[in-house]
Amino acid sequence: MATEPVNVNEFQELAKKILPKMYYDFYTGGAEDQHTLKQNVEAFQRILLRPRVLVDVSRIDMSTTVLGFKISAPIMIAPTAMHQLAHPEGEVATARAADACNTIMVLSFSSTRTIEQVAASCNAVRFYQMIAPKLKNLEGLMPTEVDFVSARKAVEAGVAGVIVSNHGGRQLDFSPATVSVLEEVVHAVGGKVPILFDGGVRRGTDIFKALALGAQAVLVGRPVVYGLAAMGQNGVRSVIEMLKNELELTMALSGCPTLKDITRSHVRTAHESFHSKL
Ligand SMILES: Cc1cc2nc3c(=O)[nH]c(=O)nc-3n(C[C@H](O)[C@H](O)[C@H](O)COP(=O)(O)O)c2cc1C
Repeated sequence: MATEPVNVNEFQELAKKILPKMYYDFYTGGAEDQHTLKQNVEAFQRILLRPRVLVDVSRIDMSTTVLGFKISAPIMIAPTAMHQLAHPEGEVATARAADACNTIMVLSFSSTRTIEQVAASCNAVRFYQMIAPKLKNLEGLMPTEVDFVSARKAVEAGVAGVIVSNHGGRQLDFSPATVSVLEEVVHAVGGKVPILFDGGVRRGTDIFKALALGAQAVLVGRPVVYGLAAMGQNGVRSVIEMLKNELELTMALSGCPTLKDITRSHVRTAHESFHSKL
């Protein structure tokens, strides 16, 4: 690997070299046999892209609005605990990098207060304050246990939005990979609230696939922590910028100048590939 990482996975290699093993294992690991953890990444690799030609892609617009908050690309930062183990500036550095990239860091409740104290004007806090009045329960943005029944319940309970998530494979091992159930959640929610997605996003193509299956934006967990561990605020910024650049390229090569142009027909799932061979 060159000294400067050129993709998100190379930040993981750097973080592995820098962090004490115990901390690295804490961030990287998943529940039990880590089946779900691995599947979150591998399920993306089974989805193929179907590019379109003869489309003017000289200008690519990746901007979107999530729950009233305008961001430059559909890439947000997931709540992952204890950033100070990765870097002395911890979550504050992450929040500042989010601001610099014009995106949102979604706060876990434990980190809300820390960030409010030190970086009160950052997007993370503004986003939290913006969605807080909409909340009927404390989760607000409810991580659904990758299941459409839970998603329906969450919407009935009045959540502001749903995050299709299995907590990065850290809770129930052998729960399905998030991207493999995204579409069923999208159908169950039926457009009533925005759907966000996380789990295994490591490439711009992954983001494109999640959007094609109905997510409004994705959240990125571990890669941000690896960026933070490797290079502090600049590392987080690089991780987000790399994903943005990769998404931009994917959109251009797929014939999608805006996010609205990314449709279900731009992807072929493993299931569809199997049926096409019958
Ligand atoms: C070290 C670590 C700590 C986490 N802590 C929280 C948390 O406090 N609250 C929460 O909602 N999710 C938490 N998560 C889950 C993330 O928000 C997110 O769902 C997951 O990291 C996304 O998968 P990815 O790491 O493959 O991007 C944590 C994840 C990791 C890796």
